[in-house]
Amino acid sequence: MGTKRFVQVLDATMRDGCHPLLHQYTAENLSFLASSLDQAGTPYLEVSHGDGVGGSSLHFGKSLLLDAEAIDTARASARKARITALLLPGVGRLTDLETAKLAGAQVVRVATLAAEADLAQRYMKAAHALELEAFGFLMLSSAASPEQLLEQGKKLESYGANAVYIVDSAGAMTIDEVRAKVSLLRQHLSIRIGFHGHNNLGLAIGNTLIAVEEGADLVDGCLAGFGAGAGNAPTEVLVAALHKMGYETGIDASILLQAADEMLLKVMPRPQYIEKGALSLGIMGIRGNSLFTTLPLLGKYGADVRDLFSSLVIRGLSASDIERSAGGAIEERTKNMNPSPSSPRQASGIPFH
Ligand SMILES: C[C@H](O)CC(=O)C(=O)O
Repeated sequence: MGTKRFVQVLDATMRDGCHPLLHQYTAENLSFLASSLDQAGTPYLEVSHGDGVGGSSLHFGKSLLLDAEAIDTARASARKARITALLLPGVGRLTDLETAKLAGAQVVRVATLAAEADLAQRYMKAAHALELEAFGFLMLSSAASPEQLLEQGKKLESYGANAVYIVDSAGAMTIDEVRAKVSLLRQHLSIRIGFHGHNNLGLAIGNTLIAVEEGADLVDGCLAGFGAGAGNAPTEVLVAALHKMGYETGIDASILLQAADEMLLKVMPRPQYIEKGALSLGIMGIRGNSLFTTLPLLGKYGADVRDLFSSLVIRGLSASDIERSAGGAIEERTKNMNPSPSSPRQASGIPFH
């Protein structure tokens, strides 16, 4: 048998895992998570508010710690892992990027909706000036065709991104879709390809393995699968499955398993599973951030999340309209920063449904 192919895993427990915990990690939680993940050999650890640096607000949920405190705590507990921050242009600002760097971040993932890579350009430039490794992160990639994603990936490559991630924010992508999207990007781009999968349809691990088969070499997970919507691919299971399939990660899965068990005891109030709200988001292709913030308010009025979504879809509203009405005002916030008169999404004609 030839040399094993190497795949790098980014663990996002301290960022995406913030969503079900309503962004309430303590410094003690973060020290425990960062030291366990680092000891296991995880190369990248993402730390920030669930909606990225600068996300702590009434709108997205106030976090207990400042992003800088969280990043500094994780950095102090990790010997080798590279600390990564997520930034959504308009939610996070350039000053948030500088603060993250000062606190110890070495990598930034600039997250835009899949058709709006243009918004990443100035943040990529700033990241390079700060000597940060910079990855593009195309959220709601389920709503774009392979060709549209390639167009956006080429833009990110031209901005100097070191990698482009296909991000299944809604956990809505099927196995064939992942295969087609990753393979097209792999054929035409020189930069690294990443994959971030949510588990709303129970496909996070399977889709990640297909992405790797098609050439992705940067893949995401969260301990015990915590994350927005139905959660992410569980890092400990992903690593074990990658090893069983003959890939090398440099990670000790047994340390991750121990950490996931302890996390359930010490940090998270309950295990995450695919309940009806999360499944509805996956079926309809709607991002899961609002599942823990705005949507629970519906219950107060006796409304069922599936009824709400289907009635909005029947009325012809797109996923981004629904997200906006459910609490994702990112586009509103970024509008003033975009020099072009029409939004890149309108220009690209990508339907978000
Ligand atoms: C802000 C979101 O939580 C980013 C993400 O992880 C996704 O879109 O998926």
